[in-house]
Amino acid sequence: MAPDASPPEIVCRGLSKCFGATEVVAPCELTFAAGQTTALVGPSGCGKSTLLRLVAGLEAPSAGSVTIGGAPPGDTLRRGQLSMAFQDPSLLPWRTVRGNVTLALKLARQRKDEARIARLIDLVGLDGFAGTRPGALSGGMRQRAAIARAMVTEPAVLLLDEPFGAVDELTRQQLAEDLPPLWEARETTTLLVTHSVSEAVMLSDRVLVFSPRPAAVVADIPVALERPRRASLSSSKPFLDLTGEVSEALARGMAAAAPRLAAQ
Ligand SMILES: Nc1ncnc2c1ncn2[C@@H]1O[C@H](COP(=O)(O)OP(=O)(O)OP(=O)(O)O)[C@@H](O)[C@H]1O
Repeated sequence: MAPDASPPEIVCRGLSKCFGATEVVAPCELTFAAGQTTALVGPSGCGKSTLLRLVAGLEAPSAGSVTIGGAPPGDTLRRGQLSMAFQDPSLLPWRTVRGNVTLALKLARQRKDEARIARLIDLVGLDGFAGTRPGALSGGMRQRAAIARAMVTEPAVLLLDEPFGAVDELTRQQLAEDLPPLWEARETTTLLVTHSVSEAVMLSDRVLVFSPRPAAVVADIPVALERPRRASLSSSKPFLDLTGEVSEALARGMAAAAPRLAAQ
């Protein structure tokens, strides 16, 4: 994070979103504490990505507001302090991995830091591919390049939408160990959408479980597991208790919505 930026709190007040007649995000009051990592889980199509896009300022709310550090998201974005890595990484095809990562620094008006660029490319396991263009990378490798690009600016706010979707299980585990220490060191306020209950618990300080569309919070579960977290943690009782609690909340949300969904 840039030295002049303290970690910002994200506040959603009366926030909701409809696309035409379809309500996608039900009115919500949410606060994401500065420097915390929150995982958002919920059934497919419930509105998680829409919520993330609202926080990024990429969608306008139908009602209510989002503020980051007390200001509209666009302010943080313009200062180069908000980064995103989405499921479908939009890398520039004519630039190499290194070129794409470097461009993020340039767009955030930060000085080119070769060592930081190389370290991140290495950390996401692409050290041998820094000079490769996206077209010659696998889907999972492109996602990892997008993660490096999102993190190289050391943003105050990091929004990750299923960033490991196409990444193999072993690499996922490695990234789950290697990335959080970076965003903790920078006190980055991080929101992460994932379909994996164990990934949500492994990576976060808090898991928000959403109902089927329109997304409404079913459970707000603190994750008080010690850091750093290693893959071996996933067989411990506290970890399994937490994943059980998240899974139960997901099931509860589905069951509560079943009559409404059946009537649609
Ligand atoms: N720009 C848009 N215009 C119209 N409908 C949209 C738009 N963006 C999203 N939707 C709809 O809003 C709903 C929620 O989509 P969203 O992508 O937020 O869900 P999600 O929970 O992230 O799903 P998944 O987990 O499958 O990625 C879906 O029914 C989707 O079709």
